[in-house]
Amino acid sequence: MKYPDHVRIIDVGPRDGLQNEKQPVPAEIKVELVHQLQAAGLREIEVTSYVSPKWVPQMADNHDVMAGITRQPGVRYSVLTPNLKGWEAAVPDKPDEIVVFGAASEAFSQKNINCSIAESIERFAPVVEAALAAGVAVRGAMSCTVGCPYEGEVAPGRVAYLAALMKGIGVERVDVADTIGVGTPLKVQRAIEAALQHYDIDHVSGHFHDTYGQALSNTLAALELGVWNFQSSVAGLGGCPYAKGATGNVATEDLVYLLHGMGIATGIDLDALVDAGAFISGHLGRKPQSRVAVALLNKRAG
Ligand SMILES: CC(C)(COP(=O)([O-])OP(=O)([O-])OC[C@H]1O[C@@H](n2cnc3c(N)ncnc32)[C@H](O)[C@@H]1OP(=O)([O-])[O-])[C@@H](O)C(=O)NCCC(=O)NCCSC(=O)C[C@@](C)(O)CC(=O)[O-]
Repeated sequence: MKYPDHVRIIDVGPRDGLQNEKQPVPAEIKVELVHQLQAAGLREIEVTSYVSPKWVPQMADNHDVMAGITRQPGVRYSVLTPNLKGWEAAVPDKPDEIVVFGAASEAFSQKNINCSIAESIERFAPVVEAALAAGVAVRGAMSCTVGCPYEGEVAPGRVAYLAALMKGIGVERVDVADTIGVGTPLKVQRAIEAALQHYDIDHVSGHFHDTYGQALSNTLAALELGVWNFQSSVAGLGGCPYAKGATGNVATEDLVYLLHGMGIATGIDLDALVDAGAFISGHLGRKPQSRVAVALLNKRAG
């Protein structure tokens, strides 16, 4: 089996990871987390979202967080923008990339962004057009590509349908997200292959939540298809407010350990990453949800 020789990781911890935290996390803590992630070698960080503060109160400090970051050359800072209002709010904060986020399941689209899949594409189209015209990169997150908390199993054809719509409005690359972490390797491969009907391998990423402990297996399955872009969350932070019971993304520490163990380069310093995870977990008053981080922290403690 030939695996990619390097992988690009987007750490989504500051956004996906923290959006569902019940306790308010101060903007300066989020900023420090971004700083620690970039110091650890992350070159793509999903920082925040420009969504309704009534829907996701934790992201209401988007301007403060973006303004607080000391940008490092070569790092891409991305933000979620579901509609023109979100895009217009994000523009002064100069994101490098915006993310429109749709779902392969109709029910999840309604619960998450209050509109059908077709309506979501109508909302995204002017956002994508404006971003591309402004020289801002555009990614499309595709939620529930394997399973949906409301509809159950999601057929690969639904993923292909959404990917085609994303491509049609100019979205440059897409994330195949297993939002509730129900996927297993072969199902995840079918979802990725569906996205690959419309995007090439360099423009499809894997975004796996670890609810059922399958995320690393699913990562390996994606690597076997040649996928080399992944999203993960430092310390395994996370969960989606509209996917009850879903736990965090695969922990970046676990992903990096897997990849380095396979001889796949990431550019990330695992020790510094563990420090970043310990920092945010300490703030939240719990241990990192990363087996690798806990093992390495125990080893350090002797
Ligand atoms: C999308 C909307 C806004 C539509 O919500 P809506 O109610 O359909 O929108 P609306 O246009 O009718 O506006 C209603 C109110 O929201 C305001 N509003 C409207 N747009 C914005 C905006 N951009 N920023 C701030 N405020 C906004 C608007 O001004 C108005 O305020 P009011 O008059 O009631 O005071 C809403 O449904 C929403 O905010 N949903 C939250 C979605 C979200 O953030 N979900 C979590 C992220 S997705 C995810 O985690 C999955 C992912 C990406 O990680 C991948 C995976 O694992 O699956």
